Amino acid sequence: MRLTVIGGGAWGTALASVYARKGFATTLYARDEATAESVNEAHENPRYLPGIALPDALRASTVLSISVESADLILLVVPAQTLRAVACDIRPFLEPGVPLVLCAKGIERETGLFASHVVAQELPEAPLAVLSGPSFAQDVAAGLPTAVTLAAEEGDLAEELSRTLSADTFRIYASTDMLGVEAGGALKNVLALAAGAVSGRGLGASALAALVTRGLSELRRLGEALGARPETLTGLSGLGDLVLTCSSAQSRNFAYGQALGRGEDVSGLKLAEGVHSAAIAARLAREKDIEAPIVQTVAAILEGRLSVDEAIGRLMARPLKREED
Ligand SMILES: NC(=O)c1ccc[n+]([C@@H]2O[C@H](COP(=O)([O-])OP(=O)(O)OC[C@H]3O[C@@H](n4cnc5c(N)ncnc54)[C@H](O)[C@@H]3O)[C@@H](O)[C@H]2O)c1
Ligand SMILES: O=P(O)(O)OC[C@H](O)CO
Repeated sequence: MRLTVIGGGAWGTALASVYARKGFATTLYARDEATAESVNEAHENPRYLPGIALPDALRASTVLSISVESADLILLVVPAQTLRAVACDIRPFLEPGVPLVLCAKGIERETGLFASHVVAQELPEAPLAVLSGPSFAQDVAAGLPTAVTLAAEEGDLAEELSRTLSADTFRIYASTDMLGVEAGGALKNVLALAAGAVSGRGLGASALAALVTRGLSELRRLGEALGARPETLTGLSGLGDLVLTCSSAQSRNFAYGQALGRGEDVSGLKLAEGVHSAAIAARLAREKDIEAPIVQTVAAILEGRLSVDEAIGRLMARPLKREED
């Protein structure tokens, strides 16, 4: 198996190290020379995965054409807002029938589309799958046990890729609910910003538990309205990832929310996909007439329309209602 990972950041490097360890001929395509050189010579990626020793067998390249042409299977591991551009970049080099596994967790701002729809527009012939679930790059790269979901429209492709991409400490469950897997991954990031803000503002563990629980209600309502299956939203890529991301400052979204809650400067923080997905998630909820007060509140805070304290006051003052609504 010749596998190429496009994207030399934290998640791309972690996944590439899993497959180099599994014995696949793995190429990590990184845009910058410094990352590629560091992976090839020092077997580390200090910018994105500090302190993790990468397998000697992992090779990095800055040449997109060869990285794509030589692959039997490609993982696209770049931020959601750059996915369309990357899909266009690889188009001239992609061999027919080579599956693409999409690993970003977000919604394209301009179109409101999830990753699989964005890439299908640019590469309509390519077999597509999405990979998502509770998985910190540092944990996966360190070989800690992790379980995630891989979805493809065709059940056979989902099962085949899940078998191929599972490893000793990286267990993959197959699904055919691509949209459900993508919706969970994108929405949990927005909710993790709110959870981080609750933590950063010092509102206590009870408030955090309430926020995560009501956040799950929103994730389910909005996810189902978008076409996701309920069981997917309470699976690894929905509830599972919500729990992980809302409970640890290891999450960049949670950490970003904490900084907001503490009133700290957020410029210069690491990639927090929820920041880019919040406004579009809020818009999708309005368009679908779905009640999503936490998502709407996060969007308002990020746009500077609401302070964290005002947001808390408003959420607590909403009319009382039945829990199942
Ligand atoms: N880090 C994690 O633990 C984790 C886990 C699961 C999923 N994800 C998801 O994976 C995606 C990527 O996250 P990450 O942690 O690797 O982010 P990151 O910020 O660590 O790295 C992003 C990488 O993408 C590269 N990149 C950006 N635009 C590019 C382009 N046009 N062409 C080629 N490369 C480009 C950057 O150079 C960088 O190396 C996100 O959607 C994230 O939500 C991350
Ligand atoms: O660091 P975050 O917040 O992007 O979360 C990383 C993964 O999505 C967790 O599953």
